[in-house]
Amino acid sequence: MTPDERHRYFDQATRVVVKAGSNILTGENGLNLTVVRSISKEICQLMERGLEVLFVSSGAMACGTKKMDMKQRPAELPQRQAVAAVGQAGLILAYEKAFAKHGRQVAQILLTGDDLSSRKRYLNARNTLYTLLSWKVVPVINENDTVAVEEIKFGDNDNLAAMIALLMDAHLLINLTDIDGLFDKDPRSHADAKRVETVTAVTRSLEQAAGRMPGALGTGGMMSKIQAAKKATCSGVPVVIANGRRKNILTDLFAGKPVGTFFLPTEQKLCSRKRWIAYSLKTRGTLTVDEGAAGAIVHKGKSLLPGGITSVSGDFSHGAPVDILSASGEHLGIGLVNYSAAEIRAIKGLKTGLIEKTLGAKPYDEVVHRNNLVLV
Ligand SMILES: Nc1ncnc2c1ncn2[C@@H]1O[C@H](COP(=O)(O)OP(=O)(O)O)[C@@H](O)[C@H]1O
Ligand SMILES: N[C@@H](CCC(=O)OP(=O)(O)O)C(=O)O
Repeated sequence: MTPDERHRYFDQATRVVVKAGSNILTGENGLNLTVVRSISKEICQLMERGLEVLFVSSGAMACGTKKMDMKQRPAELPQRQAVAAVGQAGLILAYEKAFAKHGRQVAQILLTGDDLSSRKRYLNARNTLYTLLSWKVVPVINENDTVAVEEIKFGDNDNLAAMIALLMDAHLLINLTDIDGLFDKDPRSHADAKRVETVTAVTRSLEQAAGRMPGALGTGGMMSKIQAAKKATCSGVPVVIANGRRKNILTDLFAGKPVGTFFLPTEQKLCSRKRWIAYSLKTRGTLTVDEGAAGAIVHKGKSLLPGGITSVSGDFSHGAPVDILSASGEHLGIGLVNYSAAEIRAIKGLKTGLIEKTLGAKPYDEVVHRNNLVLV
């Protein structure tokens, strides 16, 4: 990609998601107000140029931990949630003040994964965000840590930011962290690690290069940023990972400076139904398939038939989202099943012609139809 091509993505973007991570937002005595103010100022400058900005900010837990005089995040869930509640108040207050200096209002949006997996709440969130953008109010978005338990969590704000980019049809996702971009190895353990300038496709080896271990205050490390970049780019949204501590970082990015790591969008985009299957739903179980079935679904664009399934885990009913794994445990994709877990246990390994004999009826040939299957 030439510098001009990269610059064009920034030039053409009119709606962007900016995400700021805990590491850059936290200072010795709680929130790092210098960073809060500089990012707020830069977002306002983008808005002056006519851009719509959705801002995903971490930092509630890190801010609450300091406020409660704790040395580190508490280990137990209720305490972690309570700490986030304390910190979120401080966080939004700091943004209110910082944005007010530039004549802008902010709105607090707290979401869980559940909110986007229910169609009704998904639309409500979208309508509210659209209204805020039309009012030129800055939505400051965070996971609703107070109620989010494992089953309904986005997991981390990198993934939340990607979901917001898809929900709002953003043109660009800018992920601001405490490092200059993605490095080809974890720079904490490899002194020779080099910054990657451009990523054309998020491959498995790239995923492996990214460390899972976050910085002192982050969640998910580079791994969750890459997963989030994959979600966004597969849906046509380019992503930049850049250093949010760098002065004028947003201005420099939009001016075309070659900072950070740029992830190009894929040419083939997932349609919105497949995005919803892949990213908004929590899977309820797994189907492990043999080599023949793996090849058929990955390389030949086929549906998953009972004959190729070797094992089933979980207890789910028909219509549920499940993970599909290869014999070696590799994650191949996510699909909506036509049969319940109990039914699939009864028909796994069988030829399609034996479904009716085994179950007494054969509503479908496929366990997962191609249209309801997303490869990852
Ligand atoms: N390959 C890599 N390239 C860049 N950073 C990496 C890599 N692997 C691990 N990291 C670490 O990931 C950290 C950023 O992740 P995280 O702490 O979750 O940040 P944030 O709070 O911004 O979400 C960096 O500080 C860096 O030490
Ligand atoms: N919702 C949490 C942030 C979780 C998170 O993903 O943090 P980070 O990896 O720093 O973006 C908080 O506000 O503390």
